[in-house]
Amino acid sequence: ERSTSSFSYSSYHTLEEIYSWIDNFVTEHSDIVSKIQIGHSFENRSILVLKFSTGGSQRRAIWIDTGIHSREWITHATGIWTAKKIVSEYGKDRILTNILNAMDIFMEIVTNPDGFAFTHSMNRLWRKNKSTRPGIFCIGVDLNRNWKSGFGGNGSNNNPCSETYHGPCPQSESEVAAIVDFITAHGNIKALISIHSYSQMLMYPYGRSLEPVSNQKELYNLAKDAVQAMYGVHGIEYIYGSISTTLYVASGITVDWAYDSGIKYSFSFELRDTGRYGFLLPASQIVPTAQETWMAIRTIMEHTQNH
Ligand SMILES: NS(=O)(=O)N[C@@H](Cc1ccccc1)C(=O)O
Ligand SMILES: [Zn+2]
Repeated sequence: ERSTSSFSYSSYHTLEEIYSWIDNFVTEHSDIVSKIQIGHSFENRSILVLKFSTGGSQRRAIWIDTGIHSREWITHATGIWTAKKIVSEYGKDRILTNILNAMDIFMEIVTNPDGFAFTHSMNRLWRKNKSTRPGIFCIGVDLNRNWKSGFGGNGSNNNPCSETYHGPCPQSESEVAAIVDFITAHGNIKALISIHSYSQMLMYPYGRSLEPVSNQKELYNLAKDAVQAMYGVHGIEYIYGSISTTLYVASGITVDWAYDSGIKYSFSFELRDTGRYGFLLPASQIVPTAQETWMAIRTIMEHTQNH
């Protein structure tokens, strides 16, 4: 009996359940999916990436990460649903089939495994990783402030007790270094999508400054198309624009590093909702959120493939 068929895609799951699902998912779809360990967390958990590939070698690729902030449970759940959607739609949906016949997709579902485990065991609203250092009496670094681009700038905090503590230096955290090393070694990642919650936004660089990126017009129009595709599913409105102008200034963030590393299609989502439930989004909204997000992800992947 295919054990992912007994897995509920409309429920939240523990770290162990997700890692077990990953193994079953790879086994059941071994023709198109494989599992890569790109490193380990501070507490020595494996950092796992799903690779979707229909052949070739070192093809142009898309990177998707969810769960970099551990309390944003809707993002892991959306990642899992999206992984299943990709294998279900290959050979059926023309746009997705064309994407996968030309490009690879890498998806890291539990980007902050230590923090995620902690949200299940001790503190549902934990955000950072769980790293500790001698003489520092607060735990964790904000993994969305630890990247080299703009490190330590406005919208990040030098205080280890802050929720936006950037860490002692860029890529000090193994969870961030693992991604930097993987993407740098791969050398052919053309789009990066880093998924957060909540606020219902689709954003692109820069976070560190109000200065527009060189292809701002292109990213604006792509974000507009993606948001319109989202609206078409359940009528939910997302706003869009650059991070610094749409949300707030934030430095040392994933998408600024990706963009400065040459990944010209770098986006960050803030998924549902707008604050009624916030990080405690009911499980009944997992599938509807994932369905609308898929339309945006597919739009971004299609554009990347054709440019
Ligand atoms: N998800 S959130 O509530 O932490 N908000 C995010 C907003 C954000 C998302 C993507 C890039 C820069 C900033 C944050 O890191 O502050
Ligand atoms: Zn977040």
